Amino acid sequence: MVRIEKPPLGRSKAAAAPSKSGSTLNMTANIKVVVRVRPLNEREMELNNRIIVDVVDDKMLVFDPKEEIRPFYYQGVQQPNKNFLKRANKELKFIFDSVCAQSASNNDVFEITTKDMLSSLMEGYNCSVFAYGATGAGKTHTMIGNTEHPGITYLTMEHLFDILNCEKDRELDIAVSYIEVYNENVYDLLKPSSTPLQLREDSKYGVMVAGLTLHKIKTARELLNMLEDGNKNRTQHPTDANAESSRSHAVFQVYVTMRYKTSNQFRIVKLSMIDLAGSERASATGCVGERFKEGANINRSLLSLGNCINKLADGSSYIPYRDSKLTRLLKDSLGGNCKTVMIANVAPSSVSYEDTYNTLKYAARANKIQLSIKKNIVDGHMGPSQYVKITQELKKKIKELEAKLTLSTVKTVSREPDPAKENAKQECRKRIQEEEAVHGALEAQLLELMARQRVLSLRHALRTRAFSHVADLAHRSSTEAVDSMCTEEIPRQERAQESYVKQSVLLDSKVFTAWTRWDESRKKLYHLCEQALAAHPDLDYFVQNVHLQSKLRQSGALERLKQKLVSIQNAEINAFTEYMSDMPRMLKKLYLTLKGYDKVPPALTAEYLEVMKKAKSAKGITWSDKENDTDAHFKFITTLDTHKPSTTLDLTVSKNDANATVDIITDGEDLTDIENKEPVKLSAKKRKGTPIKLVNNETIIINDSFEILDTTRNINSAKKIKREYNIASEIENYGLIDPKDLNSTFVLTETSDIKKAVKTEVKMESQPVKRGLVDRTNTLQQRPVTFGDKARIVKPIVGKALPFRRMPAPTNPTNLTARTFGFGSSVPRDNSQQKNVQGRY
Ligand SMILES: Nc1ncnc2c1ncn2[C@@H]1O[C@H](COP(=O)(O)OP(=O)(O)OP(=O)(O)O)[C@@H](O)[C@H]1O
Repeated sequence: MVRIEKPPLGRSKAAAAPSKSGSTLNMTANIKVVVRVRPLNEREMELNNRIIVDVVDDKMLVFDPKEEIRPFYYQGVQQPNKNFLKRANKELKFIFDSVCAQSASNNDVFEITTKDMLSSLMEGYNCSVFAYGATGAGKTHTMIGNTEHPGITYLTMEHLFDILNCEKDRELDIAVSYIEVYNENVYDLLKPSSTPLQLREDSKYGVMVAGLTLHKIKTARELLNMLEDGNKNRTQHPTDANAESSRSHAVFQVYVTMRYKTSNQFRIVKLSMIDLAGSERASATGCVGERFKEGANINRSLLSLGNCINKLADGSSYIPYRDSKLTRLLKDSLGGNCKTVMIANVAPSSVSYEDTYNTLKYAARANKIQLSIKKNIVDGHMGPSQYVKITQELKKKIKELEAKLTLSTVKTVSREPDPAKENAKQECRKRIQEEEAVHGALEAQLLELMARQRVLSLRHALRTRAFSHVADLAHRSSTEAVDSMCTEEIPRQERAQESYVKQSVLLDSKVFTAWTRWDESRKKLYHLCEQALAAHPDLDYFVQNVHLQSKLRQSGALERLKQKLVSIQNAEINAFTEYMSDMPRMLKKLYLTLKGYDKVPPALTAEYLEVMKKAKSAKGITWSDKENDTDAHFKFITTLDTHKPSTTLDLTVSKNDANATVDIITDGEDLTDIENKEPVKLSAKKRKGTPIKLVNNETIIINDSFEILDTTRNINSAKKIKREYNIASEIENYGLIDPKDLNSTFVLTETSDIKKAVKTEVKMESQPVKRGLVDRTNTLQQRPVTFGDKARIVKPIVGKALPFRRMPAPTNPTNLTARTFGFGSSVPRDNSQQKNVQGRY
């Protein structure tokens, strides 16, 4: 028996732990994961529970397989099987390095786990095998077994002794230790003591157990007795799941010292065989009190083992070995210099459903671990004769290497490059580089021009959109606004449009010229590269690099362009958001002013409420310009396609349209009433709200409280009006008018016959014609602004909250138009329509 207190000296020192020095070989290997399914025990058989593990073959198993459902007959008819209470089967397929079915013996498990491992051990690798699983899953049976069925610890050692007996070149020493980790304390099972042993970490020898005794053994039988003795000292307590439940982790370690007879080198390898405590759930074992505390400690250490496994599987650089005694002990049995086999023991009965599932998941995770392992070779002290022998061998080796070197020098000389060819290659390189420089400059110029083209196009699109918006607002608001629109904004917009066209044409021609020159130089460069590759295939990297430079330039330019476009659009969005936030407030004031005069037609109320509802719900609004997603033009401006130069000019403004104008159709129907009616006298009753003094000294109260508005009444009145007019179906026949728009604004579209009639009617009235305003229809957004369409301004009256004198009722049916329709509708401008509608009214 050898007792190790400190790192021992000389051979025995090395025997305490494998050395990290002198490593000659590194290799990576997975943790080998073997799943063993134990047979049903008597209790499980009595319960006749479902089998939840189906071993498909020696590598695959299915957890919670689909059950065969027996047909159920009622009065001779097979009934549909609908067991709603039954949980669906997981039917999870797991593939491991090996799967041992219920029928597998300990010997079978040994054959596929540690037997092969021993040859690695004898080659100088640390090895370890550990059994993991819930309590009663068969870990101890697998690792220790019994006299009838010895476990793999015994079988491995037996085989190891067989190997040792066949050894001729090496002297081998075997020493073993057997320890348990119970409640986060380490105890020597072969030298029982109530005082726990301390773990020490040594930079040279790794983790060591201070005060641990090592026992030299010569035969496997000695070992069996030792294991038996040790197991008697192991902490065991009966639990619900296992009458002899091991409540500690048992670590059996074998140190093999191999001394080479010829070289005096020696290796120390360690084989660890670990029977872990059960990974049970407390509820499954029915543990309380002290047992519960044990269980908690077991689970804690297994949890930290799981964490280490997970981190190793993830390739993490920090592995939390220090979290528990168990992981500290197993440090070099998991991620360190070690070959590892994990045996995951599972029970097949549905009673252990959760535990089996958890063990399989744990095992699957462990399968991913990559270990970097190395042989442990330590140089020992050599005698003079050995030195002489080695020196001779080394001299021989040096001579061989010198000979090889001479040979390779000769070959190198003979392979010396042909200077003429080298010069030609250099020349090729030079010409390509020169052409590349020219091409690069042309490309940069082209990309710059294209980017300017895109920016110009975007700015113009935004300007046009803003203008159409302003125009729309102007003719909704006041005569003055429309006048100012016609005298200032439209000419300005026309000038901007002209300037845009000029700039675009200029840029387009510049782009085209630049592109032609760029394309020529591209072809030239391409040709040069092809020639160079044909003559010097080894220039392929150089040529690839040339092509990459161009790609890099293009993506850089595109990136800069996108940033520019985004910044322009952001500025636009900010301005628009600010403007939009003022609108509902203003609209509310306007509406309430009208309401104060009792001049709000129900249709307007309904529309107002609808708008305010939208404004209210638009708190978290994101101002997305959906059109841009689908707008081909927008897609075009956000790309730089050097293969095909294109124009940014909006070709929808065709030559034919040059003199066309756009209709401007203003509101006026219900509001004409407002204009003509006498103001309604305000009731004496004091109303809540903000008083506003009118020009004629009248005071109206603006009820600022949105909620106080009687929405039901207003909406109902709006509905009533719709019903009364009941023109929807009539108008629908034209395929142009959306009935829901009838009480709101305009429904004309470009292709409308009605519109043509409107134009006719416009001319009849010989109203002033302005150029440049947009068609104010509900489809305003979808229609591009075109200039030059014939426009008609009908005097706008919205925005005048002052009471006007009532005008005599018009006699001409044409002039009745304004009264006939709800607020904002321009439909009745068609004479024929008017008659129809008026008849109903
Ligand atoms: N493959 C098997 N063949 C026959 N019996 C088995 C097998 N595996 C386990 N058993 C029996 O099942 C019972 C529980 O097994 P074992 O003690 O090995 O479980 P364990 O996982 O070590 O439990 P614990 O963690 O509580 O110690 C024992 O009686 C054992 O003999």
